[in-house]
Amino acid sequence: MRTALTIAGSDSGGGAGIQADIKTMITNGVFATCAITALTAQNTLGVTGIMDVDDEFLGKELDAVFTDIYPDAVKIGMVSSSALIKKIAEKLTFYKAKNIVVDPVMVATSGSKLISDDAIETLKNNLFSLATVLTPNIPEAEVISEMKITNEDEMIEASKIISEKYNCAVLLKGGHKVNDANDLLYRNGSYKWFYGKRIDNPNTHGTGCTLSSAIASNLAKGYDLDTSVSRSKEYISGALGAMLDLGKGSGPMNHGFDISSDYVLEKEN
Ligand SMILES: Nc1ncnc2c1ncn2[C@@H]1O[C@H](COP(=O)(O)OP(=O)(O)OP(=O)(O)O)[C@@H](O)[C@H]1O
Ligand SMILES: Cc1ncc(COP(=O)(O)O)c(N)n1
Repeated sequence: MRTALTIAGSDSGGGAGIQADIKTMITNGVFATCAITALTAQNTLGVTGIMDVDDEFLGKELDAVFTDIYPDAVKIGMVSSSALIKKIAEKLTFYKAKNIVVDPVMVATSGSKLISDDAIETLKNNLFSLATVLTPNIPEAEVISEMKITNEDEMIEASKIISEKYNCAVLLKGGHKVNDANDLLYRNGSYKWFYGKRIDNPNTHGTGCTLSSAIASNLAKGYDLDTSVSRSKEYISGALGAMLDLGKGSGPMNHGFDISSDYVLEKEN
């Protein structure tokens, strides 16, 4: 079985972060390991507390995973401090990690800030150049490219700036603002659109975490980047389309929408 590692924060509400990543990896057919960067006290309404692990401890988590169940792909999500980002960069380089998907998480759907300002600079300087693919949404891409994005042409321009500066592929997600559910993959000077049908579901907590983990899972299984993105778009459409409605705010998706239900049904009957 292929393996994937998520390096991210825990979401007590279960919809985003490590919890979304592990559910996504299981349902995309890979074995999931994790290195937790922070605990968040969080639900569908917001984040009420964040407790970072210290960088030495994160280093131990990464050593434990890499020296035993070596990951075929790595997904990086919420990392709120410079010290943690530097530790991740050091370990990924030391262990020659491959297929690295970096989701530059900055602000939760609920509006809570998940990264400090100085850490954004460290993310850019220390981590982005290790990425196989970066997966910013529009607000994140605006911060990284230092330009405003209001239409498709500007999505292309911003992705080009980011891709050339950090020498990696960029999947710029239109989901939030400009371009419906259509995402742009920019790599080596050329681009390709991945079209998705917008699903009218207000429960989008964890969509970014889920998409990046699905891409990591598919890369771990040996698919190329284009195929991994298109398979992941299908997966997220299925999870959103299952129309789960939990919690009082923007709720989680049903990551298990496609699990063969025989076992579950047997247990229920
Ligand atoms: N309503 C929707 N219908 C279909 N696809 C969607 C919808 N909303 C988002 N997506 C898709 O989900 C994926 C994640 O995009 P999104 O822009 O929501 O990420 P994000 O902002 O990083 O997420 P998060 O808020 O969890 O950090 C993208 O492929 C996007 O096109
Ligand atoms: C631990 C953690 N990681 C990432 C997100 C972003 O996800 P979203 O923007 O959907 O809230 C989050 N809310 N919590």
